Amino acid sequence: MGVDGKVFTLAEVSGHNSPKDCWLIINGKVYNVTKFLEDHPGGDEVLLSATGKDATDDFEDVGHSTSAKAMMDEFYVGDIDTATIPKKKQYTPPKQPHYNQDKTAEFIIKLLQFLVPLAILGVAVGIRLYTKSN
Ligand code: HEM
Repeated sequence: MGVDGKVFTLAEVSGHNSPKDCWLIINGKVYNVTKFLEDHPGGDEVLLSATGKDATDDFEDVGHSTSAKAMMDEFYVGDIDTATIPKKKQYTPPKQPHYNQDKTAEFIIKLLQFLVPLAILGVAVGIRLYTKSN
């Protein structure tokens, strides 16, 4: 909970996304970095592109120094209602299609491909034997 106990929703914070009014969400806290945009060593554009979402990963990925983290206090304006931030997408492995799990039909076709010519041959031989004996 912030000093003033202010808790913002993601929608509220998202509106502050311009060079004249720029808020960031980092580690559950909300920062008004409008005055810092020009001075940010990483530039204003990265900060503006980190608005409207949880920028924690973006911030951490840079590997900000402890002095950078200490600076954040002066921009702190409140906390984020974490329930309003969409959960991280969980990795779900793609479902493996069950290729030919049931091989019965395939097996019957193979069997017929073998048996039908054999049957025809059998009939032919039978007829031949029958006509010969007469
Ligand atoms: C209140 C929030 C922030 C503060 C106070 C802050 C402060 C700083 C400071 C002091 C530096 C200089 C290097 C260091 O000391 O680590 C820096 C560099 C940088 N920051 Fe931030 N930063 C903030 C948020 C962000 C965010 C959200 C991003 C990414 C979207 C970002 C991206 C960068 C980048 C790319 C650099 C340049 C690193 C380099 O060139 O070596 N910063 N920031």
